Amino acid sequence: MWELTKSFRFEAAHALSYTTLGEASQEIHGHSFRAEVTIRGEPDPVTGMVVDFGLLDRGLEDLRKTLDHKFLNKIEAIGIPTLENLSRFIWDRVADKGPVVRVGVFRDSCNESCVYFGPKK
Ligand SMILES: Nc1nc2c(c(=O)[nH]1)N=C([C@H](O)[C@H](O)COP(=O)(O)OP(=O)(O)OP(=O)(O)O)CN2
Ligand SMILES: [Zn+2]
Repeated sequence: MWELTKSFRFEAAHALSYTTLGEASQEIHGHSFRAEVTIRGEPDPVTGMVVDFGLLDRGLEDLRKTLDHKFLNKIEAIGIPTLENLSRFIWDRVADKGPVVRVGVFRDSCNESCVYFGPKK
């Protein structure tokens, strides 16, 4: 079994109402995010690849553009812009790119991250 991981970075703003971290977190402010998408499978005997990184790159670039330099609260499908909801949003948009097993979202400036393993079965 193999796992492939591709990551991308984006800068985005949010405002978070329900945090206990105080006013600065509740007002609009920005972060640098990194997202990691992991796919698990066996390499195709012809191509030697689980999934071509080229295909993944193209899919993730569209998603990066959807998020980069955006106000996340305005993207309705995210819901409240927590790491939990962001990782689910990304999962929903990459699940058709291959057998995705996890999506991580990292906010390194705050030493925070969240990993989503997909919907409950
Ligand atoms: N379960 C969760 N709890 C919290 C989340 C979350 O996504 N899931 N997010 C937050 C805050 O957005 C997060 O902690 C960042 O805090 P913030 O004030 O936005 O930023 P910092 O000042 O800590 O970091 P800098 O990037 O250095 O400005 C809270 N809880
Ligand atoms: Zn924040």
